[in-house]
Amino acid sequence: MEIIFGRNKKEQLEPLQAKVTGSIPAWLQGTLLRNGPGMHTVGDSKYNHWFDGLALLHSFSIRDGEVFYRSKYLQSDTYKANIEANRIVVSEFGTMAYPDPCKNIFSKAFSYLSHTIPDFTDNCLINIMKCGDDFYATTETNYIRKIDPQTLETLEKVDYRKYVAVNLATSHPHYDEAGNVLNMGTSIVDKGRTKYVLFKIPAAAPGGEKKGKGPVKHAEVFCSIPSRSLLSPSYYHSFGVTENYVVFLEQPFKLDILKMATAYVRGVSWASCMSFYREDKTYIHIIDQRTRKPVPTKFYTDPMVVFHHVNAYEEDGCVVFDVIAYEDSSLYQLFYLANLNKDFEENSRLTSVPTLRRFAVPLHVDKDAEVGSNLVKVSSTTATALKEKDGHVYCQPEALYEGLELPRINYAHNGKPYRYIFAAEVQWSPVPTKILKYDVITKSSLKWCEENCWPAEPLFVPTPGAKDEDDGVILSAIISTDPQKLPFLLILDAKSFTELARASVDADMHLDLHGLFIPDSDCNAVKQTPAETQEDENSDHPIGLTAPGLDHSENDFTAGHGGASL
Ligand SMILES: CC1=C(/C=C/C(C)=C/C=C/C(C)=C/C=O)C(C)(C)CCC1
Ligand SMILES: [Fe+2]
Repeated sequence: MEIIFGRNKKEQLEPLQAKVTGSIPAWLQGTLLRNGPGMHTVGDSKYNHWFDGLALLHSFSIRDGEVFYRSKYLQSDTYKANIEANRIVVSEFGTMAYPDPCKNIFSKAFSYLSHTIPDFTDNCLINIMKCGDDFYATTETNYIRKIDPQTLETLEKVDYRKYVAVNLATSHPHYDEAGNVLNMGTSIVDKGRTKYVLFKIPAAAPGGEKKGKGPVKHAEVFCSIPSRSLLSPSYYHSFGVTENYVVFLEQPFKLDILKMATAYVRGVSWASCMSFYREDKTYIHIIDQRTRKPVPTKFYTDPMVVFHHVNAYEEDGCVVFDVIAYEDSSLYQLFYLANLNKDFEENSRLTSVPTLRRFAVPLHVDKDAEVGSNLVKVSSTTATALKEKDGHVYCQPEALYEGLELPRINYAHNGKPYRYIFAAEVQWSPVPTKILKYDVITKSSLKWCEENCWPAEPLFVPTPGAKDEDDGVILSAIISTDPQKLPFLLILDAKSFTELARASVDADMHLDLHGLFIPDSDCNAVKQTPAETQEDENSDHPIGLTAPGLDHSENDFTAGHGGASL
């Protein structure tokens, strides 16, 4: 499996024409833009974890039935510092690195403030976010990197901390119909007030503003939720939204801030500062978007680990939400390259299968309802919510489907009742083998698979003017373990799940994580103006996290503005 996970991939800088077989629908015009790890060794040094790999952007431009492919490493400060040093000098999720003290921007943090957390990485390898007309490569730290979606060039580095009080932020934001972004992050250093922060980035800068600055600087805090524990906030990778509510799971998979503060001196990675507490509960926070406050009832469920929310909606007085849940955090364990590259079949067995679970959370808890009664009145699910003596509500999910990850939906149905989930099917190993279409109403599924083929996250693109939820195509980049077979972009008819076309490219394609499709009709986005190349002035300041008892004075966290909680 070295070929898939461990080997560094070669960039395809010049657009390469793909060989198309079948026929691409004439309406499908635009760019599929995706992100994922592509470089796992620098010089003689190796990353430990697949999520550490240096971000490799790639794109398929689809126009008039032709497809052009290109790929380019994100020119992050992390990438440049590593390449210059010819070794890994910036820490990532699973690899702690020790820079040469006087060579790069990241070293400053170490030189002066060795007891603090060093500046986090800007190796934005997980997803692509659209903000107004701008596109950003994203990860889970405080940095995002603006990119040119056509040339894949890397533009400015943006530090969320200048605008909202977050040290970590998800790479799975939500968008409303106007394109405004809603994201969530964690503030771990705000004078001991560890909190989760929901923030909005407007699609357009208010009052039409001069070019190049971008909407992120108009980000505003929408609501903050204090963490149950100041020293161990939950880790989360995504969240859910309905038309009026936000769903946030405070799960017992936690970051240990004290461990993080001492990780550098102990020579351990950030990943080792995360633990799953199997005896704890998962708290379900439902935030009312109108009051910007959490619904006061305490809702909880059994311990679980969720990376991906699928969708959420309101029905019969409940917030119904679907997630891909695990019994433990073994998924992150599996992606250590040592496990992936050697005795793959043996090492890659998940101890817990990713399962599609549906929860129903009652919005109004009747004071007179009997203790032990089920408050869920939604006929379409067997999920329950039991009222307890102390007024807390214990939610039990309905298990819908086993063995799926990287879920996508028709985003026009985000936050609303919906029917179809498109996902990668995974069984007892984290490796996707099939593409799945799951119907949450009939509970039936359709699948696509081919020998030796590893599909990426399937993305749904609607037919213009579509009426049915599944009227459109599925795009998935496929790589193969058969050296004779070229990687290809697969285009499926989303209704029947039959192949419409494939575009094969003679390039070194990587297994990616997430991305988006930019229709040519979004022409503003495609013809974006070159951005200012100037970086945020504060981009190399240390995060200022200190362990209690250590000196806070020099390195207190400061957010530019908008950091106030409600
Ligand atoms: C660098 C860094 C982090 C990176 C996390 C990453 C890179 C997670 C990737 C997750 C994926 C790809 C999940 C897929 O389901 C943390 C832990 C937030 C904390 C501090 C520094
Ligand atoms: Fe993800």
